[in-house]
Amino acid sequence: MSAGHRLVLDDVRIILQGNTLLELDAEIGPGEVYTVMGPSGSGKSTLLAYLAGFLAPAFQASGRVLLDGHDISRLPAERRGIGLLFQDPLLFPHLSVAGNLRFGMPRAAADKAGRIETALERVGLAGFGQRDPATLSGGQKARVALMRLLLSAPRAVLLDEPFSKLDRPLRHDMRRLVFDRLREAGLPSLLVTHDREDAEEAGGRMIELSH
Ligand SMILES: Nc1ncnc2c1ncn2[C@@H]1O[C@H](COP(=O)(O)OP(=O)(O)OP(=O)(O)O)[C@@H](O)[C@H]1O
Repeated sequence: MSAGHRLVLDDVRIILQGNTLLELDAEIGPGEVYTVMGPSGSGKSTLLAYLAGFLAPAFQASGRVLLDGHDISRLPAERRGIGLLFQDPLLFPHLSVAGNLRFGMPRAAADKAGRIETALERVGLAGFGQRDPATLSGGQKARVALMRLLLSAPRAVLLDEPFSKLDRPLRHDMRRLVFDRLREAGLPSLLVTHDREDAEEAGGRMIELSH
């Protein structure tokens, strides 16, 4: 298990057409899930895009984003070490479940096949490696997406409404699974959601963006 990572948003400000859309200072410790709520248009998706390195050219940003003390705010997206989990699991349809999990694993990772099998066992999908993702239920796809994220060895995670497509009982189980795994991996995470129960279950700090 890793010792954990730390994500710091230091005086981050995002500007759209000369107006400040949002300002944020936050320090997210190892395993903490920090929740961002706020009305439609308040800038939640924009904040995630900024942190991931996909900010649209219409915006300007200032401030620093420190991951384990290094400013990543000017690095290209693929070098930031940030993993993403969306409401749609977005599994690659042309790859098996194992192929999806292998994708994005660090090239040098030892015993890929063994780690994939262990990952599947941990989410109750032992033996599912050769399955076509199209044959999985919504909850099974979500669990594969979670393990694909973790196997890619991120140092921080962004969650964009990750449970909103799941029905209620499944939503409850997935929340617990996701938050437990992120905590266990010592990953600082930023969760965008409209659901107060998500925020409560996340157990970390919460902020509300306003217009
Ligand atoms: N590519 C873009 N170019 C110009 N303006 C944009 C662009 N993307 C978003 N905006 C504007 O930036 C503001 C913030 O949008 P954003 O999508 O971040 O809000 P949000 O809080 O995620 O909303 P929702 O909850 O509806 O997803 C909105 O006023 C939106 O119209």
